Amino acid sequence: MKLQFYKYQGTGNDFIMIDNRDMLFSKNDTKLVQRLCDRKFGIGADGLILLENDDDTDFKMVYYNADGNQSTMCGNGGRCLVAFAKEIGVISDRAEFMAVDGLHRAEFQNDEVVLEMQPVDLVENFEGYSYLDTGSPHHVQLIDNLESLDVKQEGSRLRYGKYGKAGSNINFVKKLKDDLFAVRTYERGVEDETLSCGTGVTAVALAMYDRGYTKNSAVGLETPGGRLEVLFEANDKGYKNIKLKGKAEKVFEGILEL
Ligand SMILES: N[C@@H](CCC[C@H](N)C(=O)O)C(=O)O
Repeated sequence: MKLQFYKYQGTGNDFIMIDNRDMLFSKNDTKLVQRLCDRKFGIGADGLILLENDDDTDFKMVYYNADGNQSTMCGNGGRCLVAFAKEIGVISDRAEFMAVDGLHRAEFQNDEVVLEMQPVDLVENFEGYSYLDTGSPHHVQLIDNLESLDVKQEGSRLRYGKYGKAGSNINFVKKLKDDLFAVRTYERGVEDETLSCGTGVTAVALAMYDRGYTKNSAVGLETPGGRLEVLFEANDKGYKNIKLKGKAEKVFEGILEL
């Protein structure tokens, strides 16, 4: 069987995109997704995303982590999928799509994709860290030695020690300016540091605001893969109109013989 694939990246978080509107992809084949995402034996990616038909919106997003399992929302993946949908002619300048956490809207602004995230009602603040769900679960922790930190080692310790099997993504943060934070993320399902995480930086922006480390509702996030911006409205019920903004680019496309 021949499989047409596309490779995208959003601030270095990279994804294999497959147009599955014909529903021919073996969706329960964990080993196949693992192999495609493998950086030595496959195409190589942090995750794989299927674009499928949806009755009520422009398309449906089905997300897999590099470990081959379907998972919760991926913010950078969502932005890349919108760029992919435009590339293959499913949308033009804006999109409305269904993901595992519900409806998302997106639009292009110059060379960036702005993705609306689900509202967040609860930020749990503990001594030294916060925990919240921005479509995916996130631990957010300020740290002094961000540059030298072994994110894989410390992230996997917290991911398994504190949050058990289902786990959480782990974000380490350093304040750079009032409206700018540096972030490094350990992603569950990749089980390593990735160059950026969209739901992760969203969680960081909200947690930093919630804890009083910024008064801005437009926050810049510097990741190892580049700059993202998170915009939101805060009210007594939590956070709404949350937007994740950044570049999403096609890297290459090809055909695999399976
Ligand atoms: N890279 C993502 C997050 C993907 C999901 C995550 N690994 C999980 O399983 O929770 C993003 O950009 O949000």
